[in-house]
Amino acid sequence: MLTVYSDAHRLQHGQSELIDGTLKPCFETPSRADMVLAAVRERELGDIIHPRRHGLDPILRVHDADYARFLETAWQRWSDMGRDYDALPKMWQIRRLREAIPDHVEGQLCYYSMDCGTPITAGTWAAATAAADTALTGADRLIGGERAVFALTRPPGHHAAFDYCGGYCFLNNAAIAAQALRDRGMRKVAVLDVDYHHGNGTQDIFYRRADVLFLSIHGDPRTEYPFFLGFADEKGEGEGLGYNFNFPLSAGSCVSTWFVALDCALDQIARFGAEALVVSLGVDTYRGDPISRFQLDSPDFVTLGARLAGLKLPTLFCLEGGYAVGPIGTNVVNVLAGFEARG
Ligand SMILES: NCCCNCCCCCS
Ligand SMILES: [Zn+2]
Repeated sequence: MLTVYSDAHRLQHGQSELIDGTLKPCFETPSRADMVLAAVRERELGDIIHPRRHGLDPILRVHDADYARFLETAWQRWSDMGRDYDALPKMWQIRRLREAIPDHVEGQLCYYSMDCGTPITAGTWAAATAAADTALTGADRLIGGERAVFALTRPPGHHAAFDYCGGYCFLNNAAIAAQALRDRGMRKVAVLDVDYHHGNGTQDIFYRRADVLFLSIHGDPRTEYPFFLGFADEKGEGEGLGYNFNFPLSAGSCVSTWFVALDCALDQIARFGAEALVVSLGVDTYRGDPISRFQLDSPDFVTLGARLAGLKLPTLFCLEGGYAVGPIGTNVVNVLAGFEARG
């Protein structure tokens, strides 16, 4: 399987995130991508190519232009205030506060952020656009006839919505790629999010559309991040009604429960008649993940890959979460190798 990878991911290296009430070192680190790349090489998964630049247009097919401009300019404006440390919001535009976009960068940071775990740094825009190019290059190769491609995307993307960042995500790589597949002639595309956390961003982007089916298996938002989206009764709106499927599972759910949800999701994708599949591949479903609470063990990721191959669709994998850095390479490549072995 072909891998698309850019060293530019290293430009996103936040120092700290506010988690469980204290500032802690970021869980989303460059070493995550290093470990995955090493495993891709070690397991001889296939060729590794660098992304082609695609510019802003494909990004603006799913993201708000003002939001993109904020991401592009935030660091310069923040450092012009004499601040050399990560940019994190200090409040939110919460219920009954005015939904006006502030002029000042500090206010915009609050307006465009979902949480305070997603630091904007000097290299954030460069890293995030390189990740989008990585996913887009994967989509290009799928259109060119590749059966499956792995986009080693970092920073991740599935929590980034039309006009806000969060969950370590700035640009929604999987959504950008799904839209590119649609723009290149694929009539129906499915996005399956197997990360531990609900793909609120991807759901937000496609919620009112019937041409992109979104499905997510995740920790129940009643207790798990992102708390305010990912419930089973969210089925889409308008033309998109019936094209959004959430499978929230209680924290601590056993592996067999997880695979039952996966089989339900795969059945919906087959019914939908998808011509291509984009997988938001988070492996924070791993039993040893430091911020998540499912029970998958490394061999289960091989099973996951094989199940996905059973759909017999052109498939683009986009890396999302996974914070147990030691085993992340094994777990990610297990999915990809399991997919390939199914043939
Ligand atoms: N106590 C858990 C806090 C979670 N903070 C954000 C998690 C983002 C996951 C991205 S895949
Ligand atoms: Zn996650």
